[in-house]
Amino acid sequence: MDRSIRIVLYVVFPAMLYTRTDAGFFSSVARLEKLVTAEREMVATVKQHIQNGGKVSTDMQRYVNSFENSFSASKREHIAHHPVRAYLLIKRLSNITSSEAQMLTGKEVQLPTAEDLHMTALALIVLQDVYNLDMRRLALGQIMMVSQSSNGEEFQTTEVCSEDPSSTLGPSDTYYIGEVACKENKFYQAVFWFNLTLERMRENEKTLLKVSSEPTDRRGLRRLDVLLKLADTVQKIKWDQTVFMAVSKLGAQKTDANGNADGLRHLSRLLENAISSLTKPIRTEIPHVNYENLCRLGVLKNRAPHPTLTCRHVRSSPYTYLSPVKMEVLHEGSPLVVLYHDVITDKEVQKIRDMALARMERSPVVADDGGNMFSKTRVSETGWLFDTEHTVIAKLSRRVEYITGLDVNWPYGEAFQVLNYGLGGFYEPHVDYFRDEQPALLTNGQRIVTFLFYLSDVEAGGATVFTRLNLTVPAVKNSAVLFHDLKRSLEFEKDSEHAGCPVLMGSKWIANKWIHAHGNEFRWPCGLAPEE
Ligand SMILES: O=C(O)CCC(=O)C(=O)O
Ligand SMILES: [Fe+2]
Repeated sequence: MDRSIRIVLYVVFPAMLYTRTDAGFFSSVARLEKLVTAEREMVATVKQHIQNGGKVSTDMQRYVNSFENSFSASKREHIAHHPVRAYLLIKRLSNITSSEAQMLTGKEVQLPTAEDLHMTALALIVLQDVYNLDMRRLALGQIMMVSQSSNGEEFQTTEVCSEDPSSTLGPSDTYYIGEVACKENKFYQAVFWFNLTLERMRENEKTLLKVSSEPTDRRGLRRLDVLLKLADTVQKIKWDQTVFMAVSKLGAQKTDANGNADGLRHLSRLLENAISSLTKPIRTEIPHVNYENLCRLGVLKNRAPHPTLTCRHVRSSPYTYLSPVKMEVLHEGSPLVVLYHDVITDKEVQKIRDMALARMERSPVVADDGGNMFSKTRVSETGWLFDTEHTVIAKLSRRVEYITGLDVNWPYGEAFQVLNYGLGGFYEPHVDYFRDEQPALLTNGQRIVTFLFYLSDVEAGGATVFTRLNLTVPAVKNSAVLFHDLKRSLEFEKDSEHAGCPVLMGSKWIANKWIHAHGNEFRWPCGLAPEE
């Protein structure tokens, strides 16, 4: 290769990789909120264009109609905060081309991609699964959590969001979601989404063999295809010879529009039996099943006070003496976990969110070699804010310093890591300290303390849970949780394992401040025993 071309490639290629942020509409609700506004403006412009006698493609016409039919004006505000409405928004917009939208509006229009649609469908799968949502209700736009009562027998239902007839999932949606579940190797969940598809098809047939309720549905789904897909997925979980025979027989008649009616009925019955005997697989990639139970508690919000609950005012410095901070001890001892109330103002929150929003990128996780990578175990976007950028940020760092008594100046404290989660966004159980495999990150010593501010309430879900301590901390705006990542001996505080639960409804904002061991040797002295 020519030397100059090689040099250009060396320079341009890493730059292309470096600027890749992997941010999409799916990874931040704040980004989705902007899309809702952009959509409203775009539809208004296109309608004006049509009224003025202008021409649009049939896709665009269909899109504008589906927008009109989809939402009553009052509901539009909350599109980005509701998983089904957000899915429908992304689906609607992914059916039109950005070049036409751009031509009609005269503006650069960034539209959702196939990845956005895939990830929003995945969010629905995860939310249904983690929160045990009633699937039929979910397909009708209602969010209803089913939980087992303490005696383990009765079922209780908790309505999180009432039915919304304008936000229903049709058979083509539930089928697509099932396909996404298969691609993500979530075969157990896929079975139930395909089964729901068959139910939705039967309902549609009953209502009248009708004008489709889904203007954008052009997939022409056949019952036979859905049944075969369902059978294939069931077989992936548990092989069944009779299902195999029935499928082979039907497969031979696949070209016949409706297949053989008797064969279809026979296969349906076999599948019903097979499905009723399936048991939910234990997720091996999640270390503690406890995570999901604790997340559900976060939605119920009827959290009984902790048996050892103590509250006091922090007066650790002249600042906190003059302006005491309300502190609730959530876990005494090892590791210490405390909650501070009203520790940041609405005005500060707004400033921090605005500053972070302008620079947000998809949040990475730390790979085993210490590098950054994107993972489906963390769906959010991040913006880092330094003390030198604004007095609000510097003031907040000082507050953390006064409350903790630790030096949080860079590099002993990291910049604020501000996060906005995507719909259904979460951070699976993890620890914040660097593990033995990540020595590259230890240049400024280990992280010893995490100070996490809640910059928003969350309508449902999104609690922080401590999986080994059985502790659920719901996200409450203006509060903050502090926990120790390391013991004073600098041993790992393994029980600090925690997670950010999936956001069921709403937009979750947090800001993390991590405080390091270097620079704090005298303020965080060793104890007398390793377990201290
Ligand atoms: O979102 C949360 O509640 C937890 C976030 C977290 O653990 C982290 O960012 O390290
Ligand atoms: Fe964390």
